[in-house]
Amino acid sequence: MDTTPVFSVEGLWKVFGPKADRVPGDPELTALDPAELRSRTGCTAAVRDVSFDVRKGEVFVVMGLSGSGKSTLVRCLTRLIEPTAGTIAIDGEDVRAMDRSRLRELRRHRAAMVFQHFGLLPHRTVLDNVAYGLEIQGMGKAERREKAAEVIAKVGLEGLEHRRPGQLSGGQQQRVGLARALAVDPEVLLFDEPFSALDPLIRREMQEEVIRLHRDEGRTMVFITHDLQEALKLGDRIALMRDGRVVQLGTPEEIVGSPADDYVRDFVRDVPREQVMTVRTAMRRPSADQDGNGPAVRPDATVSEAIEAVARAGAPARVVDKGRCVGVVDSDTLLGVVAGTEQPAPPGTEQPKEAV
Ligand SMILES: Nc1ncnc2c1ncn2[C@@H]1O[C@H](COP(=O)(O)OP(=O)(O)OP(=O)(O)O)[C@@H](O)[C@H]1O
Repeated sequence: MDTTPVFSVEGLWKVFGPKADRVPGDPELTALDPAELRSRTGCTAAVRDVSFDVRKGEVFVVMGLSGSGKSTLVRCLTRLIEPTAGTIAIDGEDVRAMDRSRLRELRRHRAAMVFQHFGLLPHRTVLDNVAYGLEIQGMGKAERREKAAEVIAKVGLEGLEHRRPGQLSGGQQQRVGLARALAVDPEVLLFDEPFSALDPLIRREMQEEVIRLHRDEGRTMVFITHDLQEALKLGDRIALMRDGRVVQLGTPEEIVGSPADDYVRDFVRDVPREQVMTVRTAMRRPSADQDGNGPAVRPDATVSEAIEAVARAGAPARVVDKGRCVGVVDSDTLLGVVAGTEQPAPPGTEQPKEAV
């Protein structure tokens, strides 16, 4: 995967409240926990000294409980909320130095947001809602309608072009919101808990839609959610937030397999490990006589898939990467992962995630 960052964030703070600016630079105040800071200064530090990169083509998930700072953090990326301190760059360009017109261009063309409450215009048809972003970009009517129709087909709304939002289900309205953001062909799509108001079946359908869009187009996405299952399903990497800080940033497998602290461990306790962990972290080195024996699995196969292969064959599985046997997994190792007694490979021994 290309590792050029789209967004690069360093030492970002957002403090709400009186004289918020003094907080990030004052070691005495930054050492306080959120409740103490509030009682001493009347300020809330919604984002505290956060640094990360969003890589080109990845789905970067910001996850955390309500109030942990997810929305504030993502709104700071395009300065819908003004950061208090720190740096933000998009493709190397300083976002905090942008003037109004540059910012408008950033939000309209480069980083489009899909909101939880759709934000659709009630008196406009689906087609005109989707074309709206193109209209404010100054695109002519015929051209924008053509482009909108194309995107409507892409998100599965064909035939509904002339309805108004009130005549659509929640899931369909969310697809219109998604289509409207996609129509401007942004470099990054920012999703603010887009599916949390949808019922579980529709929600799953929308998650599949995002996965499909990402697979087909490779567009960079930043996705906010408070739902761990959703984060694990969609994220290439997940930033887990608590009280304004990122407590762990890693792949779903790293977060589930090597929690950074007790908070994260508790957070992921009920996750079925065999559905997240891959055989790459569970495998052992093959011995000389093992090449050629047993069923073959890919390094990125889940432990659950490997269990099935091993059970069917009644023999350890070979982990095969580009035609070469790079490891073996047997039932003991696989059970160890399920039980949580098998330690994942230490950092640095992992191989890069394959493109799928
Ligand atoms: N305009 C504001 N003024 C003061 N405090 C604010 C403001 N906006 C957010 N906060 C506080 O900042 C903290 C982080 O809020 P934020 O909305 O970013 O969290 P969140 O993780 O997105 O929560 P949720 O999942 O409930 O949307 C909370 O304590 C919140 O009360």
